[in-house]
Amino acid sequence: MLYISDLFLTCPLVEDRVGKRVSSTTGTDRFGDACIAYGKEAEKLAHKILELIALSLGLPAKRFVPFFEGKNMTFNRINYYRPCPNPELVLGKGCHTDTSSVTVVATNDVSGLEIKTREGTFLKVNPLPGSYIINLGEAMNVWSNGYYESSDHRAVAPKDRHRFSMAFSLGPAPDMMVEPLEELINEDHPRRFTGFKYGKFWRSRRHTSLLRLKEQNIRARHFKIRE
Ligand SMILES: O=C(O)CCC(=O)C(=O)O
Ligand SMILES: [Fe+2]
Repeated sequence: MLYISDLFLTCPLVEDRVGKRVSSTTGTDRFGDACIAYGKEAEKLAHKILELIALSLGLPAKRFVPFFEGKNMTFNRINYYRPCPNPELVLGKGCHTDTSSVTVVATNDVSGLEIKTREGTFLKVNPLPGSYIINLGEAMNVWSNGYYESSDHRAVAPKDRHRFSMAFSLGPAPDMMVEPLEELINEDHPRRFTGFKYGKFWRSRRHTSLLRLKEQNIRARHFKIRE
């Protein structure tokens, strides 16, 4: 299978988040500034979603906030998929899960994102004007002690139009241990995962993405405690 997502750009976000500003990959300063401005707003939305998730789990709304204070691995990625006359022969982006807590995805009006169901089929996610698509990542799978799952998804190639997407991924600090929250562990719902260091997990995953392996080398489920 050939993969054709071409432009894979990590945009500057909030300065000095991971110790540097990655403006060298982004061309003009105006573009960089727009990315930073967008990132700040997307970050607010991501935190709002984390609040709703916390409340849905019976936790205080701000329960996830401390995980993102100071240095963290939040970034914004722009994907570009060029039109392809035979989209069925190629894939834009292979099936994967995000490592993040939540990812806020914005796209132009061309569809392409597909979510994998439990049965293994793919459902098309049609872009709605003025809306965002939210993907849950592996960190949320573990923090929620399995109450929330991370979604497997892929992007298929467009046939006759250009497609852009922007994935804002909210991740904790690299040296943070991601483990199930104590409040979500009890006799009826025992601890489901051991845990992992977020930075190490992210780096291992990055190698897979680059090699475009069929099966991701590292997943939260590899840290599952056998029942
Ligand atoms: O292009 C899309 O809609 C999805 C991109 C994506 O899944 C990602 O960048 O992690
Ligand atoms: Fe993704």
